Amino acid sequence: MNKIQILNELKDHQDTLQKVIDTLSGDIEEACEMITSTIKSGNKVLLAGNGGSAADAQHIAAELSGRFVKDRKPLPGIALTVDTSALTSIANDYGYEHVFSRQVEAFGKPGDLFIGISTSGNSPGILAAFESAKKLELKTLGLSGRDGGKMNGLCQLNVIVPSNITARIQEMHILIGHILCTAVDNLFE
Ligand SMILES: O=C(CO)[C@@H](O)[C@H](O)[C@H](O)[C@H](O)COP(=O)(O)O
Ligand SMILES: [Zn+2]
Repeated sequence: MNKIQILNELKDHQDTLQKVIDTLSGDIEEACEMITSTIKSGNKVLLAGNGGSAADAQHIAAELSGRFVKDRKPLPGIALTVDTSALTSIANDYGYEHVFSRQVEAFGKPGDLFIGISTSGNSPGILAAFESAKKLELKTLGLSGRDGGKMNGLCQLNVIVPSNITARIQEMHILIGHILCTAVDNLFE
């Protein structure tokens, strides 16, 4: 990796961020409203994703139950990616596609928010989880990329990062995740 290649990566990130600034602020505002209304009504936030997006789901959940910036009360954010016994038994007995949907059905209550993170918008486990969340009257927020994939038809709001590069999309997802956490922090003194 030479310096030119490194600068190209950094520039690509910068260009993607500029596109997000130009096109996504309205959607991000709407996403902030979805998470703050969930917390205000005493409901919880469930999150899921695969690979790097699983890490994003856990990262955002931890900002809620632990803390983000403010020293405020712990908040109910749960990543559905962390219980290896649940993940392996559901995958083993029902198929990997069900690992998140079955947990949504186990834990989700009407008024909760399910956040599904998928750069392609097409990961079957995330699509199935959106279907379950919708059936159980959870609010549904997608973080995706490319053309938004099949998530377009399955969630109330699909925030589509305008890029076809998985890494760039993930970098914008965690930035958007941190904006959601700022919105939540702003609810408190
Ligand atoms: O982190 C990365 C790539 O940056 C990978 O682990 C990536 O998340 C995995 O390939 C995922 O399975 C991709 O799934 P998705 O984003 O299309 O839902
Ligand atoms: Zn990655």
